[in-house]
Amino acid sequence: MVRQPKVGAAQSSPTLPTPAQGVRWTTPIVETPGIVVLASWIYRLVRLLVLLPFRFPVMVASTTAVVACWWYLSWPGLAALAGGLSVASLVWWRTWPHSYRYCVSWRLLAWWRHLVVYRRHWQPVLVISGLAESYQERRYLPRIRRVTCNARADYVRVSLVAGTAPSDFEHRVVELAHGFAAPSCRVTVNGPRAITLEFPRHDTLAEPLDALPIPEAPDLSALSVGKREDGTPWKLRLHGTHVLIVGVTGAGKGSVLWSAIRSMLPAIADGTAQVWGIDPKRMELAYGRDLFARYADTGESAVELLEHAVAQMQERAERYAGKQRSHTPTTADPFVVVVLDEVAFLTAYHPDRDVRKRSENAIATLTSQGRSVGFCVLAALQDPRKEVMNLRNLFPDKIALRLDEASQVDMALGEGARERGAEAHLIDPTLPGVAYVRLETSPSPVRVRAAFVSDDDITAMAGRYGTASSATEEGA
Ligand SMILES: Nc1ncnc2c1ncn2[C@@H]1O[C@H](COP(=O)(O)OP(=O)(O)OP(=O)(O)O)[C@@H](O)[C@H]1O
Repeated sequence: MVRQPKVGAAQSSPTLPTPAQGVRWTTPIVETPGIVVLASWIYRLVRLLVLLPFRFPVMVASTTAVVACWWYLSWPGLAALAGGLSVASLVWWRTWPHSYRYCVSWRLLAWWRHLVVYRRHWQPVLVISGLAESYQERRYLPRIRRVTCNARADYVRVSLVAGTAPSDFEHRVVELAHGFAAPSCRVTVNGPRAITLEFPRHDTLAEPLDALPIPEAPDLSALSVGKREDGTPWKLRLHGTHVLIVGVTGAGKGSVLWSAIRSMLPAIADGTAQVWGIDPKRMELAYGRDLFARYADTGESAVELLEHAVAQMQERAERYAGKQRSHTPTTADPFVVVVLDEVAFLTAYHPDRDVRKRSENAIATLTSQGRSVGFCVLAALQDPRKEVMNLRNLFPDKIALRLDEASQVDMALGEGARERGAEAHLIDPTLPGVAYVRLETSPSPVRVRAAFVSDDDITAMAGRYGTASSATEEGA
């Protein structure tokens, strides 16, 4: 008699051979005795009580003081304590506002934001943004270690789940910023499995920045051109690199160009630096024409200027060959910055094919060979597409001001920039001069704002430093 298989039982055909099975080892399940569980809970409770005064000394001291006052002096004692504390705080706040802010205000704010913003929304935000990990049906979340605040931002120190990387967070900065209702989010790596998430509480770049003071001794490797989102100065390196500034019309490309030139003025005046300007629009650089050792505003003259720069660069390289490997700016061999406004005019839009070809060759030669002999190309561009500018990879440093499309962000700043939070396509049109840059020290883009150099500032700059540069032009 054929037996019917039970419902739900594994079925096998009697005519097929049973597949070979290896031996499977599984971890035995051992039930923990109740006394062990109880002992472990008691141990944790005792450890918490012992460590509490060391971990939270202020909180434990205040609670003890409140309870002691109430116990020994009842309500009048509590009222006296509250009054005394209020007077002491008031005196401290009025006399040493800085230390009061540091010791009381920011700590209270950090405690409040830890509780109400980060701890409350941590799990949903991390799970939905894909930063929670699962292993053997258990969910693991990165842990908040500490929240601190200053006048500008909240800093959330986080321990990562083992097996994850800081880049997982760097790729989710947009989700994190929106999740915790912050204008942006920045990730800093502190060490193994330890990162800090920085959430600004308001936009520190909302106010325009006036032209910065002219430095006495400019550092050509770190010219102050504006402010970073964290309030520190934005320093732009020109010596030893080439910089491409990308942004739609009205994004503020001119403010970056002019802030860089302004920071170099003493070097231009003493002849250790020269600026050569190419201004096809005749609007941007014409204002400070006297500052330029060479100046061109037509296709033909621009190509000649570029080819002249290439010839000088090659002559310098020939002299340096076998003798020196880097350039030090001197009056004999000044640092030369070729400022190219709207570079696409020469590489894509000029009607003469010969001009386009020669310009492209000259820019490619300057950008590929000029760094070590003291030549830098500082170019501005509206449209970063390859058809318009196929030399953009020859510029090691790039600045993305407001852009038209999300796809242009990676074209301007390099692969992965948008994923790491460079939302240049979302920059508010009412904030010209705001940009994203990638600094050498970190792959995460940093939000910055260039100082605005007005027409009056440029006129004053040309009036004061213009004569010195004309003298250098004769030598060039
Ligand atoms: N850093 C800045 N801070 C405040 N306002 C700025 C800044 N930069 C530019 N602006 C304002 O935006 C206007 C347009 O700036 P700018 O001409 O530099 O843009 P652009 O990108 O060079 O445009 P285009 O490509 O058309 O020349 C300026 O006239 C000025 O009013």
